Amino acid sequence: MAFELLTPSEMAEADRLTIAAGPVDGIGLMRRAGCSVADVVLQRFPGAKAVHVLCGPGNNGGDGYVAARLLAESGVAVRLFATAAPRSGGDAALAAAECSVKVEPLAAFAPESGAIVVDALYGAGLSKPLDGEVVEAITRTNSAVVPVISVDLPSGVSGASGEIMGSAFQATVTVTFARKKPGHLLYPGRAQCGEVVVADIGIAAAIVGATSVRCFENDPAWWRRHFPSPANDAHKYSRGHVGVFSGGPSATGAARLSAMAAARAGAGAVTVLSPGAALAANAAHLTSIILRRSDTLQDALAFLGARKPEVLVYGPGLGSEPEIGRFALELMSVAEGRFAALVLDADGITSLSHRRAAFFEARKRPNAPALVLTPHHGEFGRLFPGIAADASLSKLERARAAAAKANAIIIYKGPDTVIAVPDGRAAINANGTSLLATAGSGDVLSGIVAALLAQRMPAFEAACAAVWIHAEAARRFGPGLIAEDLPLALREVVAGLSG
Ligand SMILES: NC(=O)C1=CN([C@@H]2O[C@H](COP(=O)(O)OP(=O)(O)OC[C@H]3O[C@@H](n4cnc5c(N)ncnc54)[C@H](OP(=O)(O)O)[C@@H]3O)[C@@H](O)[C@H]2O)[C@@H](O)CC1
Ligand SMILES: Nc1ncnc2c1ncn2[C@@H]1O[C@H](COP(=O)(O)OP(=O)(O)O)[C@@H](O)[C@H]1O
Ligand SMILES: [K+]
Repeated sequence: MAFELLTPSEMAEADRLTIAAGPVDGIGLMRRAGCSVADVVLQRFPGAKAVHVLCGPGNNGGDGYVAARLLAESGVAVRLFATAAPRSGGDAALAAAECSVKVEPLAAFAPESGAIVVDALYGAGLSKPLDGEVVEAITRTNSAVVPVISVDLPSGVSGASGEIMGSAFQATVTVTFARKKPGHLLYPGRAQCGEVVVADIGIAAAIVGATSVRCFENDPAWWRRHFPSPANDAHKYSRGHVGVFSGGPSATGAARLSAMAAARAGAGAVTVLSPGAALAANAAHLTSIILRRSDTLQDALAFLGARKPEVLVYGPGLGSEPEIGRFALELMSVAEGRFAALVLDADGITSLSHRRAAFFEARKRPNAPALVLTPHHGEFGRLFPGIAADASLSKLERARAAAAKANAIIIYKGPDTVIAVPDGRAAINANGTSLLATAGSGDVLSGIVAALLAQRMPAFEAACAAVWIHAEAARRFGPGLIAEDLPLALREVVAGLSG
């Protein structure tokens, strides 16, 4: 399986390159696309009483004409409703000319019980919000609860952003071509797609690779070979050492969640750096995790000098007092070169939102340590208010813009977590589960990513692996999950990836 996510313009590029390489032409690709839609209808709904095909004016409609013709030839009772005739001379006009099913106006369409709807109104070419009779047809269909097979995308869903433009079909199955599109994985579009079937229409992998694609669906297949396992001669520090800063006496749990997760994700040693006032609370709960007092920057520097951790986690449970942000900046400057990477999470991110200018300036320094930021939606808006407020940007584009601005790896969390790095590569996570919507689960994620970085997994791959593993552990544990369960649940997932 291939994991590139093609935007509509990258898909059009792949289409052009395929046609230029020959021997297949535009109508040939459209026939294959329409055929794959008809196949899905026949396989999934062999007993359907009738199929109603809704065709738009562009090539998405063209796929619909091909599917309508093939279904009619197979003996299915087909009715075809169109918004407008396709532009003459184009591939869709050819497909319409080959289809002898009578064309009725879209206004005459009413979903019938027992019938299947094929939605071929708009796909990659959706250019403005839907309105008028199209929205009425969508509303009638969605409220009738009939199965809907959407061609390429549920009409109304942007393939680039997952945004719903005006209104959108609630599909049962979406049949897309060559590769998924970002809009299949980004919410709210993802919720409209139903099952996504990717049909091979003969666009070669080399051609997909020749487009400008830089976005992937997060899957172990493309980061697994970097997944660390301890060398035979490993010792605890060579496996990777993670330091996690703890909050004060009433807020120590978040750091411990992160620390436990780092240990389960393979860090050979994990140290919790605790304010003196919280030592007793931390000591009461830690066994294999090392505990060290750290009240000041000098204490932290002494730890870095003596213990040489590869990665620090700063943020969970720290509170949002101004000194938290100042300390984060100092860690990045004074301690430059003394650790490989810093994971800033939760309060570590929020506290920097009052020092944005200094933070972004610090990130321009050539030797600035690698930085991973793990904001949820609210934290993202606090640190990157300009990017968050730009309504023209998708979540994918926001994460990329933030990665470039902060010179950092961004894990923009949520049901459709986006991972982005400054060089433009990005991934969208697909195995998320709402079981993770439980307090403290984000702290666990920061520990996993720190552990993988400490084991020298390349940064983009480490961030992607951490996000996937976190969600997979939650899925395997199942209902009843609380954040305390996650570190132990990591064991089975990590075991499945190792060796
Ligand atoms: N690329 C490939 O490899 C392959 C692509 N294939 C298929 O082609 C599809 C893309 O085709 P496409 O580019 O013709 O776009 P499509 O979605 O049919 O819409 C364009 C038309 O709709 C109109 N329109 C847009 N929004 C509107 C609105 N809100 N309200 C009203 N009108 C609106 C728009 O008008 P305009 O924006 O120009 O004013 C234009 O007339 C793709 O999804 C896949 O199914 C396959 O055949 C296999 C290979
Ligand atoms: N509905 C959801 N579906 C999938 N993942 C979710 C959902 N809600 C939350 N998550 C994930 O759970 C984690 C929550 O992190 P965060 O909001 O920082 O929580 P906390 O601060 O309580 O630790 C993130 O990894 C996020 O992606
Ligand atoms: K469609």
